[in-house]
Amino acid sequence: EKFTMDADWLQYHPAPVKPSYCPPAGAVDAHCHVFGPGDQFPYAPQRKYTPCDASKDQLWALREHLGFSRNVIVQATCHGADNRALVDALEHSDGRARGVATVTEDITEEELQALHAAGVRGVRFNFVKRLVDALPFDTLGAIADKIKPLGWHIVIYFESQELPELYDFFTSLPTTVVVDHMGRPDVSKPVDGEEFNLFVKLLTENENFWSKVSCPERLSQVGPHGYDDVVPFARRIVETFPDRVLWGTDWPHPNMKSHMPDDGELVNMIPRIAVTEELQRKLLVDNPMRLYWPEEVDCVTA
Ligand SMILES: O=C(O)/C=C(\C=C(/O)C(=O)O)C(=O)O
Repeated sequence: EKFTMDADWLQYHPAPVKPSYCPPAGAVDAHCHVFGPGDQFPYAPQRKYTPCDASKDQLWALREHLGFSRNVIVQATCHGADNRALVDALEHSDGRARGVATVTEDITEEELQALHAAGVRGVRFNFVKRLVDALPFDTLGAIADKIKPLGWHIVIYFESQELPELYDFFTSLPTTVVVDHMGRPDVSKPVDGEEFNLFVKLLTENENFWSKVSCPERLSQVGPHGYDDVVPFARRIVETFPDRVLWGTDWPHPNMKSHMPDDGELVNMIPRIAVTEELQRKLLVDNPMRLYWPEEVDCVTA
């Protein structure tokens, strides 16, 4: 089947700058995607967008260009619960990539074991209405119970205005839970205001909750240079929860409409949100290694 990307689709940056910031050895891009190729890994019929193809080889090349060592590839909604493109990338990563899949309630033990063997270590629950029709809480709860014995975690993607109604379901989840993009705060509101304080409360009161401090380009309201309005929000999360934060490029940046970020410039933002070498090492190496490659972490230094 031939797929044509949406007419208003913005392609990933063709030539990101070489970052001036040099990530620490072993740095992990903990949120990125592979798309298609559509003629080999068809996009899901129920998808709400059709992206450009974005291959594992391009992702590996970007990783090297940015000075990173490993990737965590997250299943995107355009592929639904068909994880074949993700698994293909994991199986061709020389162990340098782990995955977060999307599964349905009827997934079998055998299918879960195969995903685990490929390098999957979590599932994603998406509540962003423009992306998916979210599954009922009891269905998601059943999936959580199925994946917990594997030691997997749950990645959740939601918009900040939905947090009050989702809060109790989130805190009922029995695994480590990783929030995509800080729960998409409205950065025009105060960084110590009611809305973001609710998100900070979620992580403060629930030690099993982590957050990615990624995607300033999705949150900023001051345009594509510097994303200064996002920095205080990311700094607050990094400095309050230094052992429970992750960072990612979000390449190839699906559904960006206002502009396409330069991945090298996103990397150059890291020292502005993690302002010491220790915080950068936790954000980029220690935390993602503990979550995705625990078998490689020296338990003495954990
Ligand atoms: O890539 C992201 O994390 C953000 C987006 C898309 C998805 O996560 C997805 O389709 O699974 C978005 O905000 O459109």
